[in-house]
Amino acid sequence: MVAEAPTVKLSNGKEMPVVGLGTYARSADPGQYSEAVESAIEIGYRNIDTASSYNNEEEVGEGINKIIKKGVVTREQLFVTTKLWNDRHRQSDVVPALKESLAKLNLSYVDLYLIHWPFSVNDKGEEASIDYIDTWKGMEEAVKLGLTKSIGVSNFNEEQLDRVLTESMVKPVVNQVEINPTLTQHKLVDYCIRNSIIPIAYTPLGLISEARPEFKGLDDIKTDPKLGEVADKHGKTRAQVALRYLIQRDIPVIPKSFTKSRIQQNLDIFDFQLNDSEMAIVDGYNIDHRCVPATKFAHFKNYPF
Ligand SMILES: NC(=O)C1=CN([C@@H]2O[C@H](COP(=O)(O)OP(=O)(O)OC[C@H]3O[C@@H](n4cnc5c(N)ncnc54)[C@H](OP(=O)(O)O)[C@@H]3O)[C@@H](O)[C@H]2O)C=CC1
Ligand SMILES: O=C1CO[C@H](CO)[C@@H](O)[C@@H]1O
Repeated sequence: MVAEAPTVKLSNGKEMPVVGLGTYARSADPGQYSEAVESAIEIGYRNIDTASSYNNEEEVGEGINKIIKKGVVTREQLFVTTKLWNDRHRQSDVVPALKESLAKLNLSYVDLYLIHWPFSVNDKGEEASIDYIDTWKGMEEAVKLGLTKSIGVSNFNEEQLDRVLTESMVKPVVNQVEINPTLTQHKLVDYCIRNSIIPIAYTPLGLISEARPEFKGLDDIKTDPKLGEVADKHGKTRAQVALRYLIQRDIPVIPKSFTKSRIQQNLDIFDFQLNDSEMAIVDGYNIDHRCVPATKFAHFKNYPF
């Protein structure tokens, strides 16, 4: 058991724990998602991130419901996020899509529902012409129906956020985007914070993550001694330093792990502080490298990067 993460207040007054468990995996053994969710909550996590496109909502929900039944936490103590996929962007599709997610999760509401990407696709996988402002109206209906406490977006750029802010009634509380030491995203983060949108870091470990051999040959943050020295000084790992760096920039993180010791490690980041020069060392690894470039959508009009 590790101490629970502190929370941040969203612009609508709700509280969100600043560390959550990510649950995306290219493949998983049966039971692996639910076990990770159960372990995480037992360890002290109170924030779980999933998406309809991860095809794991049943298992994630199974883990959540099991641990509630065990009496470890109540539903109200948890913060659960899921996301609307690109093929359900029509305004009238949003509430039905969320109801399907809730049925799979076996929950009556989520805490946060996100538009996963700013572009929409048709059944052939081509870009559809649905404007994300129309999708957003469907998101607002989901709040009114009590199916989600808060709504936000993911992978939106500044221009796209600007439109949602100016053309909507309910404001997005978060923008979930890739941020890590090799993709520091200072400009987008500053924009979000200035506009009371919490930036959430996905793929927060970036190139540090040990399970990404495809990134070999890029600036090797896994072995560079400077980061090793910072980690050793605090008795922490490189991954913990990367997560702590994000937290000190007021950026909540959602690291994914199926490994119990790493799930534990990724929450154990609140008993040390990086000083200014250590923050600058981590920041110095920036090479604007995207682990999730979503290049297959790069020709779309609403591709954000
Ligand atoms: N909105 C969006 O478009 C996106 C959202 N996401 C969300 O963000 C979450 C996190 O991003 P993700 O892409 O998974 O990347 P992460 O940065 O969380 O890295 C995950 C990888 O790092 C490994 N790892 C975890 N902890 C450690 C550690 N302490 N030391 C070394 N390696 C570690 C994991 O391996 P192992 O499991 O074996 O421990 C896993 O392979 C996703 O799971 C998903 O929920 C991600 C991408 C896009
Ligand atoms: O959320 C997500 C999980 O990761 C995938 C691949 O890296 C992304 O495409 C997706 O947006």
